[in-house]
Amino acid sequence: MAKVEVLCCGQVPFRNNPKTMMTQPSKIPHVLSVAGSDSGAGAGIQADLKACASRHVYCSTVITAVTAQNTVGVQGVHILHEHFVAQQLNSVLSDMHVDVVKTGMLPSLGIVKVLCQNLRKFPVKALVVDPVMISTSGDVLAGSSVLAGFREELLPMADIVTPNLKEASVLLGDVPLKSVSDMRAAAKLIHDLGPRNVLVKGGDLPNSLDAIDVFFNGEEFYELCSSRVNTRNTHGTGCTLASCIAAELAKGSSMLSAVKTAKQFIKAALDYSKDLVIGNGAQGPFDHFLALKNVNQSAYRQNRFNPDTLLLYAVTDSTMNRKWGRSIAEAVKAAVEGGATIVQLREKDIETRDFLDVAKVCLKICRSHRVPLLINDRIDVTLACDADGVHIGQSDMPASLARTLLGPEKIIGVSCKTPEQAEQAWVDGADYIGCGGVYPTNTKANRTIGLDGLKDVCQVSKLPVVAIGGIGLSNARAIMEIGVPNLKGVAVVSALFDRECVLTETKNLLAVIS
Ligand SMILES: Nc1ncnc2c1ncn2[C@@H]1O[C@H](COP(=O)(O)OP(=O)(O)O)[C@@H](O)[C@H]1O
Ligand SMILES: Cc1ncc(COP(=O)(O)O)c(N)n1
Ligand SMILES: [Mg+2]
Repeated sequence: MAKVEVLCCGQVPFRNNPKTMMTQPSKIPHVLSVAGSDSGAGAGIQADLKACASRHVYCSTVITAVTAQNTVGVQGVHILHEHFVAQQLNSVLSDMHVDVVKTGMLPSLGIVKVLCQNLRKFPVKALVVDPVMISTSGDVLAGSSVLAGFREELLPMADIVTPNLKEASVLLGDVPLKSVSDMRAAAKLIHDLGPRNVLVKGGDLPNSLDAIDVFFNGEEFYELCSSRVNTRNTHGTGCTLASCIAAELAKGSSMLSAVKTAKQFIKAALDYSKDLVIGNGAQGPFDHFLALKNVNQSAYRQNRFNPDTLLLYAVTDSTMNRKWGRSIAEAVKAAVEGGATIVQLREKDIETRDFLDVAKVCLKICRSHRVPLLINDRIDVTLACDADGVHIGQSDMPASLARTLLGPEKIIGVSCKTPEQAEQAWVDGADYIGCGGVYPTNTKANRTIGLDGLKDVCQVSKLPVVAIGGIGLSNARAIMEIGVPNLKGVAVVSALFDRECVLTETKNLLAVIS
């Protein structure tokens, strides 16, 4: 019997107590966003949800207004009745544990007042106020009637307030703000209104090469500076920044570090999505999930694996290519130009850094021909160069772990000799199996399974199969004709690369099997 250690609180450890294990609560940091809906989903509630999700924080929402909005501007605003905003606040705050409240568009004085009442009734760890009044497009989202509520009630409760230049100016009675020193002066004056910290955002500061925000905590000023990303996609930066600050505070960060993290996040998100085109207006939304820098990235690929690409599967071998005086990249180029439908880089005696460099070059070549590139064995190289997937053998990383590491999008192939291995590959989440060696080869000295062995595996495999081992011009046709529908193609090494002209060999082989 395993020794059971009694914890100081008198409970047995989880491992030995399935009941405790099942009922142990898991807590996730929680931000409540009180804001308006943006139908274009670049700003407002939609930006807040995306920002919190990408920071791994739960976000509940109290909607204050519904806007008809796009990248051109705001075409309409429907303000919700303050009673209904109060009802939403009560629903969330009376039931859920909220760590931080973040406010955006608060379009009426009544809404500001019910919010303040609820904050007094349900105190939270921190209050982040983004005093949304004018959108980036210049449209008014909250009129001057809310100013009194901001100044007298909400700001004194805020842990941080994050006005942009126009909002800072309005809060201070329309003082002009044209420089960083104006921003510092404004931060100090806004601090006098009662919030514990102020961040005056300089996204719209004219003639500034950098995006500079001024942070003031009542004692010290910090100029937070990042290079300005050259993009039209800045719609929703303010909402996202405030949500991100709230998310970091909910996780337990200090204020300054939450603000710094949020600023870095904005910079990265803008950088990643600077070329994104959504809508025809002047201010586009950006991507909160930092996935768009390279539009070829797997997350945005459609039809990530088409089994028909297994038809002519070229597997590289540097010894052979060296023998014929060509680089791996030259060999891959010739193979894809000759019609190879998928390529696997199988480089056993190569330094990691060199492998990565070669993989990057080959990836470019393959992408330009819309041919997937897989890496043999090396999950790390696959991830580092964002190749399309990996091919693993029975003694490499288990396919189930490879799937966990690579995520759902990457292609995973597994070498299988037997029906049991084929079944396991399917259970583990592989996309295809490589079955062989069908015939004896120079590249592997293993037991061969012959055409009958290949058939046996194909008949039970739930995954598409590519045959491998000793396949070339003389026998490829016979393999393709064994009459099992999930045999999708042949994988070849020597028949392409241990030849003088890879291009010609590939073309000839393709003609035989298609
Ligand atoms: N082009 C840009 N490059 C980098 N950071 C930016 C850019 N535009 C805005 N920011 C940053 O985004 C955040 C939001 O600022 P801002 O656009 O001024 O607020 P708002 O969206 O409320 O008008 C700030 O941290 C600002 O410095
Ligand atoms: C519903 C709603 N809330 C806030 C903003 C401000 O965002 P931005 O200043 O980036 O236009 C907006 N445009 N719409
Ligand atoms: Mg902005």
